Amino acid sequence: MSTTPALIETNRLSVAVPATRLPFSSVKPLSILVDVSVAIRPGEIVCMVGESGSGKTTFGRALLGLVKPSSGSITLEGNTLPDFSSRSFHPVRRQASLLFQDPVTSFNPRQRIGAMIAEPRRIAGAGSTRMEDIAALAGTAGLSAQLLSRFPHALSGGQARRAAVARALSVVPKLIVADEPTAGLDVSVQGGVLNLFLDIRQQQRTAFLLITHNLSVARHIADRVVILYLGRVVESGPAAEIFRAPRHPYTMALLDSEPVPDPAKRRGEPPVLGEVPGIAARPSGCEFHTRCRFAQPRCQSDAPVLTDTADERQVACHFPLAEPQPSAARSLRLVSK
Ligand SMILES: Nc1ncnc2c1ncn2[C@@H]1O[C@H](COP(=O)(O)OP(=O)(O)OP(=O)(O)O)[C@@H](O)[C@H]1O
Repeated sequence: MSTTPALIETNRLSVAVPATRLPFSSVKPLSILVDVSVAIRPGEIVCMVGESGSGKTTFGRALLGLVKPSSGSITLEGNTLPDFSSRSFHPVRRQASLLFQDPVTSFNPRQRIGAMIAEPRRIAGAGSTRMEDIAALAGTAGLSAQLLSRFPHALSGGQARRAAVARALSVVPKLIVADEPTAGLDVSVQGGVLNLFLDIRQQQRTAFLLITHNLSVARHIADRVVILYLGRVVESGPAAEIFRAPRHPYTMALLDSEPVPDPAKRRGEPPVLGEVPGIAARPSGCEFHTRCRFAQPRCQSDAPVLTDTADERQVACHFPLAEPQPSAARSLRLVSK
């Protein structure tokens, strides 16, 4: 998989916003994303994972030009966008669809579901909008044709997600950016939505960038995982490897924060490492050192560089974890969001 050219990739993409000019506050721009390099190959499912505020949504929006990057570059099918003007993003928007965090708020309450699914296709001239073809499209997303005449308020949460997926598919995208696609759904419905993504990838070779704070989602579906902390990539690599043996202490802390269904299997009472510092108060050196149980004096002063490892991963840590199972390490845990 890794030798396939990327469908889309970012190279050191950064996003900064002006800081609020309150008395005593910094007037330097606030960095939301810093030098984020991510490649998504055709048909690949990449999960971007991090706590609330780590910059996941901003990355997804910057990739589609909905937030203007401040530096770096984006390359689509080998062509680097000349700049970050709205016009330069047209080719990206032709190839990619965005699934919003809360799909219902993006629906027009007065538009029937069938018309809503057909709309992007009609605007882009990307195929037939005849009712039987829209019904077939809805079927691909697991949505019954009977629901096409309904208005959005008459759909359940799971049906609304499927309608949003059908709309995203209506322009036959090569990439779907899905922001927290299972948030607010019952666990049984969540699995259905993720399996739907796997089916779509299988049938149409669609790639996915899945943005989530929920590691179980990544565990279920990801080919590769990118872990963000305060807008920087701290670890990325093949999902199976990352779940088997996290190398960055933050990745391990996230894994240890996953809910354990069987209380008997819970690993003792873990130490709490405190809240994420905000982007306005980035720690010096390694930005994770204030919460890291393995931090050494060097971590307070030297920022680690994201470095390739032998096992196709990248890790930004002066003292990456070797192999799993050191018992002290397994007790590392973060405050849940
Ligand atoms: N336009 C903006 N102006 C100022 N700060 C912003 C802006 N957009 C995002 N931020 C800040 O950037 C950080 C990253 O936000 P973002 O929504 O991308 O994170 P996230 O990881 O998706 O979080 P969540 O899971 O809560 O959605 C947050 O601290 C947020 O407050």
